[in-house]
Amino acid sequence: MSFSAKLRSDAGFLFDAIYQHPFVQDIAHERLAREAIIHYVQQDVMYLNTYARVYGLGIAKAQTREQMQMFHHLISVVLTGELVPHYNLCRVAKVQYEDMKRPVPVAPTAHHYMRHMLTSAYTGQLPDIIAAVLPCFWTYVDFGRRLAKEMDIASHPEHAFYDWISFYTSDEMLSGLKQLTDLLDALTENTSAEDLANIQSIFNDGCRMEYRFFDMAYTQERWSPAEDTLVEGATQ
Ligand SMILES: Cc1ncc(C[n+]2csc(CCO)c2C)c(N)n1
Repeated sequence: MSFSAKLRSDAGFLFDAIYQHPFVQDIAHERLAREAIIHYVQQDVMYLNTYARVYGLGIAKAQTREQMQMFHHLISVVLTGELVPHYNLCRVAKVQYEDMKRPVPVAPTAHHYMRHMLTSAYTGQLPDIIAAVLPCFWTYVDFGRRLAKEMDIASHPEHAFYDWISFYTSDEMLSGLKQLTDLLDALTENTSAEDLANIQSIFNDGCRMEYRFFDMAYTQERWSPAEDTLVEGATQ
């Protein structure tokens, strides 16, 4: 079994839990609360900024020009392509995307996840960076495919979250995911068991935080006590 296949297999229970999460199930059944959508998009705008920066660190630590080109392309998908699912969510919640970009405090889970990716990327090497960005890619492609199948989304363009689900099941997503797992497998061919365990724990922590990110939005998680005295920052 390849290293990436082992990562996916060992984290199977987390992928299943994400699919079962009420946020994802409410997307499936077109009943996701407006407050959950707004909280998700506001936090996700900041999360995606960090995600793009982590790809940037991939360029900084790349060993070849092909690897640089891969990260360069993936950055443009995050900064432009990912607007499609965000616009879909805003349409359903009847809010303007521009309003979602106004500064709000970073919620605890988003903060944790963003710091996890940045720390892994700044302190690690290319395999650590890939392990930090993979859960985001892989969990969405995974539940996207499950949703598309269960809701027979191809025959239901009128589904409220059709664009969101279709985006994460597109060929572009699948090929991006494959590029990352192929590179991870190639880079870890001669890696020690100790280093592999470390890379796996970066991946697992990211999968856990993907679950928690949905929880965060579903419960509109906030710092306690109330954060009104803290500086609001959206430049993350
Ligand atoms: C918390 C969080 N996790 C995953 C995604 C989805 N996503 C963001 S970037 C990317 C790679 C391809 O652009 C994918 C799949 C999200 N929006 N927010």
